[in-house]
Order: sequence, then structure tokens, then C-alpha cells
Amino acid sequence: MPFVLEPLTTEAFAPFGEVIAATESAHSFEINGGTTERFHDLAAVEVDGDARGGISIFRGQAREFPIVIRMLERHPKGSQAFMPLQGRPYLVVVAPNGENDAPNLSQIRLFYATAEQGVNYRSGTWHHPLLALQATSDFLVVDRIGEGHNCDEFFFSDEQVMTIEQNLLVECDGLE
Ligand SMILES: NC(=O)N[C@@H](O)C(=O)O
Ligand code: NI
Repeated sequence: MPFVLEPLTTEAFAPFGEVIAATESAHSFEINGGTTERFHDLAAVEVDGDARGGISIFRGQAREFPIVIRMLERHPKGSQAFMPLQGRPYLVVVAPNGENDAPNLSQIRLFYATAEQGVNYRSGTWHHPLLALQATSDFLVVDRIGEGHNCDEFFFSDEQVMTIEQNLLVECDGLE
């Protein structure tokens, strides 16, 4: 089953987490004497037990097309948020959990994230590791810092492996 490239919207991404974006529909209010607009509480940082939230920067290398998707991962103990820092789009691949506590690959989704959109993967959301595009790109990352295992990986069988072709994005560029 080939990928269908979807625009990243709050509604479409809701089963997987939140979209982090300063949009008209986001809840915002003026602070700092009216000099700043706060786009408030756009996503929930989830951590377990004694763990804490941490802020990191991921410097992702641009993926070469065709991009081969041969695994997904999830973080059962905490959320993970990515916010692009350098004005470039990126790709988001997610899937709902399925039987045997594995991703349901028949429901795998591919989203095109603009440079103005971040994503926050809810705890346990199956997702592909960072898929930067065009050039090496920095992302601000907020996720769980703590002890213990927090990264389940699921590797696809040969038959399940999927590819993302560049022409898919050509159709999508208008989404920016
Ligand atoms: N492993 C790691 O910290 N990165 C992944 O979780 C990812 O989603 O990119
Ligand atoms: Ni991750």
C-alpha cells in the first residue's frame, strides 16, 4: 500500500498527539504589557514517575529520496516534541498501535510538516525517527529524561517496507 501524503493538521494528527503552531485557531493572549502574544499550552509534556522533561536539539541530516521506511519506534514512558528551528519542512510518519502491541501498518500515516509546525508525539505513539528534508536541520526537542527503557522499536518485514518517493512532495509543495 503506497503512502498518501497528508497536510499536518490538528484534527488529522489528534490520534497521535498535538501540532505545535502559532495559528489563528490556537488559544493565545497578550502578555508582557502587550508586547508578546502567548500561544498557550499547545501540547502536553508527558513523563513518568521520577523522570523529568528535558530540552535538546536534534541536528537531523537531510534524508535522500526515495526514503525507505523500515521501522517505527515509540516512547512508552513519555512524550516527544519536535519544533523545526531553521525554516525547512520535514516528514512525519506515525501509526496506531495494533495487534500484539505492534504498530498497525495498514493504518500508517505520512504527514508533511511545514517549517512553522512542530509535533508532539503522545507517550506510546508509534513514529519514525526524525525525517529532515532539504538540508541538515536543527529541531528543538522536548522529551523525557530519566532512567529505564523508553524506546520500543518495531522493524518491518521485507514485505512491509515502504518508500517515500520525491514526486509525492512535488504534489504537496502547494501545502506550505
Ligand atoms: N532516539 C531518539 O532520541 N530520537 C527518536 O526518538 C526520534 O523520534 O527521532
Ligand atoms: Ni522518537
